[in-house]
Amino acid sequence: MRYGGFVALDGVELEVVAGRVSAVVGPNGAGKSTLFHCLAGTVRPARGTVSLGGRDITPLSAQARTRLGIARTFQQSAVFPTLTVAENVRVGAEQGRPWDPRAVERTLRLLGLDGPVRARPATGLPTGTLRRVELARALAAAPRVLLLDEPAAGLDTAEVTALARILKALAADGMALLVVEHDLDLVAGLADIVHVMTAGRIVASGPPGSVLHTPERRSARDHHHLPAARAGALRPPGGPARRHPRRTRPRPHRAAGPQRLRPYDRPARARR
Ligand SMILES: Nc1ncnc2c1ncn2[C@@H]1O[C@H](COP(=O)(O)OP(=O)(O)OP(=O)(O)O)[C@@H](O)[C@H]1O
Repeated sequence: MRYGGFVALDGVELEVVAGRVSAVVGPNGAGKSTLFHCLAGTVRPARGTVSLGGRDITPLSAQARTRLGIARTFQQSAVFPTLTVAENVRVGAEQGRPWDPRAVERTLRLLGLDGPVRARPATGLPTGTLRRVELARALAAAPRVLLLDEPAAGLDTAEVTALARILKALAADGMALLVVEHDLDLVAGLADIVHVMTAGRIVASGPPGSVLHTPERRSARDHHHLPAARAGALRPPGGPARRHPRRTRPRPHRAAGPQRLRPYDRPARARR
């Protein structure tokens, strides 16, 4: 993928597997968002292929890809500010495949947005609630593949924990998730496979327990422009206390099952 003469992605190859959480980490400017744009269809790579379930979807528009089951959230919240929470989620459902009238209620419930907040306009809602609205809008489209660009940005520890639980449940239910995230605590506890990107290339891939201890990871840390608390997530075991416990070993593959998909545990602060 090039922007003019600048090569933003070079020889990137990865597979996003159903029932698994894949993560992409790397320093600012590594090309993570550009990769998302290529997968979602908002930019067209100069060369290469994006395929979904074996079908080449490279020529398809972003809208066509959404209908085929690819949904995404954005780094900067992209909800419609004047629409209510429920209306925002309805927009997502209408873009999905195929239109399911129950999807709105189901998704509002899943994300803990089925209380009075559903009738409030999105504008002015706290960041944590907006993030849930955005996730609900993506999920209402009943995606097979969910691309999440920094889903934990602006969330507090309790909200990150609740988010991690729901993302794991979605994967256990058979969805393919790809997460770009700077919070390496979250990545370590959530991802089945981590890809480390630097300067437009994937330089390491593997389970978090191995990849997040490589020299590339240290390099990613050194180049991250992270607040100190988040950069602390990269300290080796035995370092100062973390915000929440980190998983250091690869997890076994989880059995899929819809019973794992329980509604969002709303942190007290987010129950508005
Ligand atoms: N529209 C654009 N035109 C020109 N260059 C761009 C454009 N978008 C991104 N770039 C450049 O492409 C490179 C990759 O950017 P990208 O936003 O994909 O990185 P990133 O890994 O997502 O960074 P961040 O973590 O800061 O979001 C950067 O050098 C960036 O300056």
